[in-house]
Amino acid sequence: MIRLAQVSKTYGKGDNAVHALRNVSYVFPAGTFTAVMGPSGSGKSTFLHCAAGLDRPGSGSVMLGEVDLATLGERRLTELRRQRIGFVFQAFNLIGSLSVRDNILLPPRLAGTRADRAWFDQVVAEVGLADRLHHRPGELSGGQQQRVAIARALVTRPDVVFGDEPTGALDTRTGAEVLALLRAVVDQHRQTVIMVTHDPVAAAHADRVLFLADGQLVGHLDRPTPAEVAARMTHLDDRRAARC
Ligand SMILES: Nc1ncnc2c1ncn2[C@@H]1O[C@H](COP(=O)(O)OP(=O)(O)OP(=O)(O)O)[C@@H](O)[C@H]1O
Repeated sequence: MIRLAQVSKTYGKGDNAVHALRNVSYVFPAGTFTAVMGPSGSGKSTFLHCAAGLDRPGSGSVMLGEVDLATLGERRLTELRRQRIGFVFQAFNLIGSLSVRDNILLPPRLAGTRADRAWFDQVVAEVGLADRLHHRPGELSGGQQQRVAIARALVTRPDVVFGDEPTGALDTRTGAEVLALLRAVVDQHRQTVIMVTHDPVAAAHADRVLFLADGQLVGHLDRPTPAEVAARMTHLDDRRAARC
């Protein structure tokens, strides 16, 4: 479980201050799939980075289970991220000179731990990469590369997997496959997935869609259709346009 309490984050000072997050509180229950949406500049990346311990809030607290991330120094925070959090980025972020196998095994290697062999085999089979382990990322399609990134995110059995536009670089069909895989990870392994996306179709794979506007949580939809998500986004964009 991840709990954000009264999280605020301001960039810059004085007249240049940008309040990227304003008193955001939210609890992500374990074993759920959450999408985060909002207009450009509404604070989605800042929210994701604070929740994932990649960035520190200006005020408020982020708890991962019983651990308050604010109490950790940089080294302990890095260790915790390596062991308990998985990341999937839009740009895959694989290492081109390493094989698929070595890319997937990078997090435990960096953490100085050994991957559980049976779990590694299971994850590789589930993402459909068993016959690609000795290839380099450059020899794979975009969808296959993202599946490598998902396997890498899962190999340490993290508490939570964060996705930053994980289908942003993929075509519709390949993106749908990757989303189905994330959905299966939640349903079969009770994994927690939190994903920022601009795409209502992607968001509709989640159990809940959170909406951010001007650094605040302004609502949510449970198990929505893509049309319902798109309608809510249009409403938020209209509201912003009306204020400008
Ligand atoms: N390092 C930074 N320095 C100054 N301002 C920043 C910084 N990072 C983000 N901001 C500002 O904070 C606000 C929220 O940014 P954030 O990237 O979290 O929004 P977002 O919803 O992810 O946007 P997008 O959908 O365009 O990626 C924006 O106004 C942005 O310009």
